[in-house]
Order: sequence, then C-alpha cells, then structure tokens
Amino acid sequence: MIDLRGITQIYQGPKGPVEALRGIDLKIGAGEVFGIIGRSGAGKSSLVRVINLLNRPTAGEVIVAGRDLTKLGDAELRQARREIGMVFQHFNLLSSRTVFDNAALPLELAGMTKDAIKKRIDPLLELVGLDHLADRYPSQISGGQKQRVGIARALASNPKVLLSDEATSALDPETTRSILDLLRKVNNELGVTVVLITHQMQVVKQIADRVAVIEAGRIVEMGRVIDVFTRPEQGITKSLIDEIVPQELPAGVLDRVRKLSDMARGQGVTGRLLRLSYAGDQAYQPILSRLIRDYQLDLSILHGQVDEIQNQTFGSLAVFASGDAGRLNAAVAELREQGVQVQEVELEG
Ligand SMILES: Nc1ncnc2c1ncn2[C@@H]1O[C@H](COP(=O)(O)OP(=O)(O)OP(=O)(O)O)[C@@H](O)[C@H]1O
Repeated sequence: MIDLRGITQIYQGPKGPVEALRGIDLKIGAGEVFGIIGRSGAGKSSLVRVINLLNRPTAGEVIVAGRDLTKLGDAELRQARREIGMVFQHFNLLSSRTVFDNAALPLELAGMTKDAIKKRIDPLLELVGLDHLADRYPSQISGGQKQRVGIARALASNPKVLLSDEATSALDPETTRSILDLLRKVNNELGVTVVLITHQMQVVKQIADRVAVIEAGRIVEMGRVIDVFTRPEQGITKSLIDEIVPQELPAGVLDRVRKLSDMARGQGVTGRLLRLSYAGDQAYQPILSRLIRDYQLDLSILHGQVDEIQNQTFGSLAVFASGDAGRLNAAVAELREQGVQVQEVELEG
C-alpha cells in the first residue's frame, strides 16, 4: 500500500541544512497497523508527512496505492490525498464548528451535497462513538472526544490509509488506550491501513503489527512487534522497550546478586545472572523446573514480568543461576535452542 524508496529530507535551517531523513526505504502492506517510533528529533514527523506529501522529500519516491505521489500535478495530488487521512496530536479542530461540521469539513470542501454529507458522516460519528454529541462545539467535549472527531474527519473521504501523528500524546493513559482501540477497530472494520508515529513503546505494543525504529533520520531496526520486543538489537530499541519492560535491575537487587555470586564462588560453583525472555507458548514454570531438574542448578528469581502483545504471551525474567559451570553452559544452550532469549548480565563493577 505504501512504498517509500530512498527518501531524503533536507531542511534549510537557520544554521544551515538539516538532514532529517537519510535514505529511508519502507514498505507497508495493505491492512497493516504499522508503528514508527523514535525519540524527539529522530525524524518521525518528517517521515509521516512525506507519506501524504505534506512534506515533499528532497529525494526519493513516495508510492501510495500504486502511484508515485512525487510525480503528480496539483489536481491529481489533491485527489490522491483524499485516500490518505491524517490525525494530529492537537486535534486541529475548528472551534466555531460543531462536532458534525468539523467531521464534515473535507466533504464540504470537496463540494458534496448536504444530504450526501449527512449519509456519510452520521455512521462515522456512530463508529467513533460521538453520534450523541454531534451538535456540541469543541470547547464542550473532552480531549479524547476531540480526537474521535479528528478520526471521523480523517475518515470522511473514505481513505485507504490513516496517518496518525502522535495522536495520543496529549491524552491520559486510559483515554490513550480507548483511542488506540478505536484505531484498531477502524483498521479491522474498514480495512484501513494505519501508520502511527509515536515516542511511546506502549502505543506500539498495544496496537501495531510491525514497527520501525527511527534514529537520526534512519530506520535502525524493523520487524514484527513481538519479535522486536523479545529480540531488540539496537541500543535505542532496548531503551525504548526499557520504559515499559525494565531491563535494568535495581542497585539493591544487584548487590544481593553479587553476594550470591561470592557465595557460589566460595562453594566452588559458578554463578551467572541471566535475563530470559520469550514469546508464545513457553511459560516460566517449565523453563525453570527444567533448569533445576535436568541441570541441577540453583535458581533465585530476581524479577519477572508477563505481558501480552497481539494476543501472544511475552515474558521476561531475571534469575541468578548457580551450579556446575559445564551444566550451566549446557542449560543456556538448550534454552537458546528452544527459542528463549538468554542474555548474560555482567556483575562486575
Ligand atoms: N521545517 C524545518 N526546518 C528546519 N529543520 C526542521 C524542520 N522540521 C524539522 N526539522 C528538524 O529535522 C529533524 C527531525 O524533525 P522531526 O520533527 O521530523 O522529528 P520528530 O522525530 O518528529 O521529533 P518530535 O517528536 O520532537 O516532533 C530535527 O532535527 C528537527 O529540528
């Protein structure tokens, strides 16, 4: 549905050129919910605005639904843009227009008749849960409701793609969840491809099928969300995940682990601090009991968390394992063979 090829974006800033996007290649399939995540200044907004050519890239091709938007004339581009809806962090509603009239704006601008507009907007307001508030003004509704208007307006022209530019960043966690649920529903019921940019892994985790991590204008990591969560490769990805699945153990716990390690050494056995993570059907208990039973290891559980991503279980566990060095190595090898990610945490320092 979306195919970005060799996208470069250079802005002329006051202190010279700023290279916001440095050769982005990205394919997003029809019907996907795709997350683009990065820290402030990474280039997320620049990238999402390239998709509807609100930003014309300095170089590269922007192919949406089979057409290269960079090659279209003004009239054709206006037409093509109707297939790409967009929602914004600050909603961008007109305060002098009602909920209905805000949602209807793109259709009015396109010259649609009043009757046709009503036929289109009434069911959309119902879809976003605002049919009872159609006559209210933006000042009379909550932030979450404003974003629902923004979503209805973005869907008014029956687009194939919905772009979300930090749509939930101004909302509290509960409202964020309900807006993300709504975007999922839009994706499921209308088949609209959703591309959302965010700086929060929680958003990606709740809704996206795949994610691209962007840093300094480049995609540094990309994959299915469950895979990126279980096997993050880049430092930036790890630190973004760390915000919802803490990777660092508290200093007090590490102190305890060092004592356990000293004790193990005193008893002539090896001790290692391991971080295990897994996705899917494996569960903690069989993993742990196997380590104890088959490899005669002693285990201390330091930290554990189980979560769900796209209906798949995702677990992470920190354990201190001690025992015979050879058996410990064999246990780690078997865990890896079974698809458990095993990361050794250094205890020195
Ligand atoms: N119009 C502009 N003129 C000059 N530089 C710009 C312009 N827009 C963005 N930039 C610069 O391009 C880089 C990428 O900005 P962009 O807004 O795309 O990042 P972002 O990841 O969306 O960040 P944020 O989450 O803070 O909005 C930044 O260094 C920014 O300062």
